[in-house]
Amino acid sequence: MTARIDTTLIIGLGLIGGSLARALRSSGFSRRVLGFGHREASLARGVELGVIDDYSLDLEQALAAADLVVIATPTLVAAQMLERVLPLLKARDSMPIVTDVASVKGNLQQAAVATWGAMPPRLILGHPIAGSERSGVEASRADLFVSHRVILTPVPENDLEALSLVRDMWHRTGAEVVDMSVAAHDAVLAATSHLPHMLAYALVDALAQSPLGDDIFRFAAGGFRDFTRIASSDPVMWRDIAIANRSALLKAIDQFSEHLAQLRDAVATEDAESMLQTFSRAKQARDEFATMLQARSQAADQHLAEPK
Ligand SMILES: NC(=O)C1=CN([C@@H]2O[C@H](COP(=O)(O)OP(=O)(O)OC[C@H]3O[C@@H](n4cnc5c(N)ncnc54)[C@H](O)[C@@H]3O)[C@@H](O)[C@H]2O)C=CC1
Ligand SMILES: O=C(O)C(=O)Cc1ccc(O)cc1
Repeated sequence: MTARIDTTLIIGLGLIGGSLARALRSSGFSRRVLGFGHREASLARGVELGVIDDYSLDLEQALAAADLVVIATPTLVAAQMLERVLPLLKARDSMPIVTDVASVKGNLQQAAVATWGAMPPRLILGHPIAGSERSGVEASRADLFVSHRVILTPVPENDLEALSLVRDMWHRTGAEVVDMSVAAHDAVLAATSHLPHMLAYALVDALAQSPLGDDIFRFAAGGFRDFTRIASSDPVMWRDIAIANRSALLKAIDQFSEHLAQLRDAVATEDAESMLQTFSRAKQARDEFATMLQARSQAADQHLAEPK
């Protein structure tokens, strides 16, 4: 298959950048994939593992070779990266397409507009809703995005050719692409991803610090394991997300706290009817979600079984 693009540069070769690099190489979307980062050891490991073709520790040199740039660093670093990268690209005759994978979009849009004066036409912000509690290039996988959603947040200023290329890139990883506004993205992700991570971290931290700490972990059942898996996620990544999505996350925490307070009241007053209503509503919603997950997993198996 002929490559859709010649050289892709991945800035930040960790779980997501490494997984995208693998998928772009194995699907033949990009003829060459380069890495740029601040830790030479993980870039060299990326070459050794066959994740990237080569790497550079010089940002200007790396950008000069790139037709497509993907920023895959932690969220706050991604904003700083845009502030460094955009002025270097503005000086070029033909600007490469730039995209990202960060979990929050509002701070990146703000950084881009502040640096460029408006949204740069060839900057397409994006976010794959796929990953895990693991991090680093060693954890990267070519099939990480198969049958998962990727949200793009295009704006009217965006160049349609750039948007179409970023859409194609994600399709070639096996993902399903949906468009959303930046504000809707940050509100939805605050509720469905950022809030659950805050709850998991808070619960594990509270229990670990309680006098019963050791016993609690010794006798914890599967439910505790399922609920708290994401508390093993990278603390730096989640600190960045909490800061970058502060206002939407605060709203989600406040709404949830109100709900929890109502449940507390029901427990305190032995309001059996109210508890039953809450638990039944939640069970129905979770069962429907499980059916959706099952359909997605079947679609992923089918995609992986298809000849490439
Ligand atoms: N882990 C997950 O499940 C998901 C993460 N994301 C987002 O993707 C981005 C990357 O996350 P992961 O791949 O999980 O993290 P990671 O920790 O595995 O990778 C981050 C990479 O960025 C590099 N990096 C950090 N600071 C840098 C700097 N100043 N200059 C250059 N490189 C730097 C690190 O060396 C590392 O290679 C984050 O913005 C995260 O919010 C999005 C979807 C899922
Ligand atoms: O580990 C999990 O279940 C996740 O929730 C992964 C994840 C982390 C951050 C994102 O922005 C998107 C997905």
